[in-house]
Order: sequence, then structure tokens, then C-alpha cells
Amino acid sequence: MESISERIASEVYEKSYAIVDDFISEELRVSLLKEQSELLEAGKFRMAAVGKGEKKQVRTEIRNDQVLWIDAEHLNKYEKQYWSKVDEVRQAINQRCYLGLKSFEAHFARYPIGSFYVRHLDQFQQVLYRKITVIIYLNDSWSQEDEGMLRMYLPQEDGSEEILDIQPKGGRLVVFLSGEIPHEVMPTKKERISITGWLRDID
Ligand SMILES: O=C(O)CCC(=O)C(=O)O
Ligand SMILES: [Fe+2]
Repeated sequence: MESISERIASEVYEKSYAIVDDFISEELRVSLLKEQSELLEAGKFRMAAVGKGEKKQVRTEIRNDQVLWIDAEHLNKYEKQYWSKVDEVRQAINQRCYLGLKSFEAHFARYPIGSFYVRHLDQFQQVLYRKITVIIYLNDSWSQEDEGMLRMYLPQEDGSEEILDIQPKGGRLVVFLSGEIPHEVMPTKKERISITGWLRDID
């Protein structure tokens, strides 16, 4: 039988993205959510920046979420569990798509009420090594009225775009080609918590 990771790899191969509900157990979701709340209370989060290197700057008209990078060298028990699940996805995508993915980098992201991230691509000149975006949502509950959808603009063969709105439901994993799918986070009416990461073709 096809594993979840193989299914994700097939979908990424066929349509450049995949969405999987209940990718992590409730126990793991709750543990990661609790960890992020503690880190937030401890003042560890920073306003997210755009750009890289000398061009890196906080631009709240573009994005106004807060992030905390996770140190891949010092993962705790729960982060390790998530990393190992993502690693299965990495291997499956490599087998299916020959992307030569080698490593994973990720940060916690918190979107306070009213925050957003305007349309963008995750891969740009300074970060060409970001090949696949991998997002896991940690929210306890989400409904239509909370808004804050991830809006993906799927390029069509005729040059048009199809809009796909995805609710940030807890346990839901979204995977897509970083260089091909423009997307945005619509203004949220409820605090919105996730781990956003990228599979890279460098160590
Ligand atoms: O949280 C999301 O749904 C998307 C976040 C995003 O686009 C990013 O951090 O680059
Ligand atoms: Fe993004």
C-alpha cells in the first residue's frame, strides 16, 4: 500500500502541491502548540523579516507575523518526531521527483489577530536552495469565520491562475513547490499558529 509520504510525493509530482489532514497525532500537535506558547511567553519570538542577508528587513506592510527559528542541531523530543516525519516526505519526494533534497529548516510562526502575509513566492534569488515548502498547522480549532486562509494561486496551462483557499486546521500539512506556487496568508481573525519549513538541496 502507498504510504502517506509516497502519496504526498505523487501529488507534488503531478500537481505541485499536496494537502494532508491529520499528518501528526493530536498528542504531537498539542505538545508542539504548548511548546510554542511557552516560547512566546518567554519573549522568544521576533517580527518576521523579508529578504536575506543585507536585504533582510522587517516590512510589516508585507508580513506581520512573528517567528522563531527552530535549531535543527538541538531538537527536543517533539520537534524530533516532526522532523523524522518530514524526513520520510523528503525521501519519498527525492525518489519520485529527483530533487536531491538534503536538509530541512523551519520556524514557528504566530499570526496575531489582524496579521497577514501578502502574495509571494518562497523561493527567490537569495534562497534558491528552498525547493519545497512544508507547513504544519497547530491550531486547536478553525472555522470559516476565522478567515486567515492560506491562499494558493495555482498556475494553469492556459496562463491563468486558479485560487485555492486552505484553512489552517490543526494537524493539516501543506506541501508545495517553493518556486512555483505564489501564495498569501489572508488577514486572520484568530491567532494562527504553525511551523513553516523548507526542504533544501543544500546541507
Ligand atoms: O502559514 C501559511 O499558511 C503560509 C506561510 C508562508 O507563506 C511563509 O511563511 O512563507
Ligand atoms: Fe510563503
